[in-house]
Amino acid sequence: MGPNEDYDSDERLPNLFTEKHLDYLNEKLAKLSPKKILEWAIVSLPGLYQTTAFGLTGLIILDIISKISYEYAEENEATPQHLVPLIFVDTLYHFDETLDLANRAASRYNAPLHIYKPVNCETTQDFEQIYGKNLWETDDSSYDYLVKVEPSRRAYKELGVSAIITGRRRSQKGERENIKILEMETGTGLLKLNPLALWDFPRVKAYIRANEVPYNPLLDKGYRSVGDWHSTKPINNDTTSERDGRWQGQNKTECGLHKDYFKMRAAFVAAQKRKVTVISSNTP
Ligand SMILES: Nc1ncnc2c1ncn2[C@@H]1O[C@H](COP(=O)(O)OS(=O)(=O)O)[C@@H](OP(=O)(O)O)[C@H]1O
Repeated sequence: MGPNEDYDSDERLPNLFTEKHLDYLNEKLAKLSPKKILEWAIVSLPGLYQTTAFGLTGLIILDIISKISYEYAEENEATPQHLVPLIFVDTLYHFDETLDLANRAASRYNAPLHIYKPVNCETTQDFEQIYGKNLWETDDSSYDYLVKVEPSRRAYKELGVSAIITGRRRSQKGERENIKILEMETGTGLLKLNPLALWDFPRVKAYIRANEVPYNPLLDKGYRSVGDWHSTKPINNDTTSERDGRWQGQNKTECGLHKDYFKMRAAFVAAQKRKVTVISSNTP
């Protein structure tokens, strides 16, 4: 049985592009500015959303889309309307600064913001009542699935998402070193657009300054990449790689959002089965 069959049929999307089409498009897209890439995506990709944790890259994309939206409104003598809605997965373990930034940025750019949380949980307490404390230490793969992967897939399904914009860049290294501007997820057909894939950190910083884009105040306190508070540390060293402050001391560089969905889901299901087996074998 192939991975496709493991995916609910109503969650599967038709493949819009073949590998050859993707290669052709990527060759073209690599020659365009992020603004041109986004303009192309807005008119060409149905069901387009921006997924963001309000990192610097995502904020630049938000700023550019806002500019495109204003230009479009002006050309059409219409009321400006932000053209790409946002999806933010609230893991319930974000820093207060990140949650505050999410609301500030969405309201400054007048962008529709869809917030998704772990299923049946409003607060950290709700989550810990069901899954216990420090799940990221006892079973980090199930933690990633529950706080990031499942909520984002629920968002895609409920909102009718068929293409997402992400803030990943090659210069963030690790598994991102070879990402393409346009990718198609195997099995689900979900399109992932990485419009700033080719930008380096100095270029990102320069854009943020020049355009007065709001950003996470933690970045002025030595943090370079901000995720959940329990797995994010400041690095205070300009020469260190951008994402070194994430999951320090662990053999891990991604939260699961950009990993193989089927593997993540299969690992989660297997972990649940193991727990049930342990509980039932301990039952007298
Ligand atoms: N919580 C949440 N909600 C929605 N989207 C998210 C989330 N976390 C990561 N992302 C998407 O992944 C991009 C890279 O994020 P990170 O570098 O922080 O890495 S990681 O995904 O957390 O491993 C990130 O880029 P930015 O938009 O720059 O934040 C998003 O496109």
